[in-house]
Amino acid sequence: MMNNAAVVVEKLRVVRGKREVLPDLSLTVPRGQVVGLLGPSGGGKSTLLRAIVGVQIVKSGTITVLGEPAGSRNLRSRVGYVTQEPSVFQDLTVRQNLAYFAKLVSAAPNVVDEVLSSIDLDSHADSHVANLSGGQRSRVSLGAALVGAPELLILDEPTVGLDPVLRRDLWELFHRLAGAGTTLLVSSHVMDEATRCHRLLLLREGKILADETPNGLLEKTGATDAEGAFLRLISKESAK
Ligand SMILES: Nc1ncnc2c1ncn2[C@@H]1O[C@H](COP(=O)(O)OP(=O)(O)OP(=O)(O)O)[C@@H](O)[C@H]1O
Repeated sequence: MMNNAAVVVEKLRVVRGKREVLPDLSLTVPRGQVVGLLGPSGGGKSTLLRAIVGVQIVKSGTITVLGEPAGSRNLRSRVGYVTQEPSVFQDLTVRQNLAYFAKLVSAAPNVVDEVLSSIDLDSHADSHVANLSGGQRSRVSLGAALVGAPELLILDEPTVGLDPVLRRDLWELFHRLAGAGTTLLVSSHVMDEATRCHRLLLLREGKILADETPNGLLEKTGATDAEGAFLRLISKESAK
């Protein structure tokens, strides 16, 4: 079963500065699913994603990604990571950026046009990134990760600052990618995005409060929405 997982985290401990951000975390991300990593700001979501990508110093524990230790050289082209910081060139056009990243991973030339339409920026293909809106810019960063057709996509708050229509479109894109076999691990602090995931991981103060399907979470807590479920889990946790 573990072999079939995209990510297996076992007893992960991460300390940043003096703070024990992740004291002892274990979890599994199944392949081909959209898994939401949800929880309040500062709970450790970005730290966990960084550890999975292999750019976070960890104290102890193991992380296996697509069958290899996190951060392995072999994983570079197999894992796409999109952070909250813009990671594309401001002084190049959208198309030039995608072409550059496509060349880095030796992707076929037609990939650029495919990705332009996936991220819905065909009409801005020749605009400089510096002249785009925040939401458009973050979609270019996503596009830069998509040109390599990674097996695992790690997205840190990809929908921040997007209007509801764009958010819906982006979630549709995530599901199309998952339908084609890509695994997506998507962080968000917007609880209503929970219902759009196959599975949810609720992370608070470095601990997993729930690892469930959206329906399973509602059944387990008796709440009517993800936000309510989360609040019930928190009060149960603090009553312990
Ligand atoms: N460079 C750093 N040095 C020391 N502590 C840090 C550093 N970066 C983050 N932290 C701490 O680690 C904890 C977890 O931060 P992290 O960014 O993982 O949370 P998050 O759940 O992604 O939050 P957000 O939703 O606000 O991005 C926080 O308490 C934060 O203060």
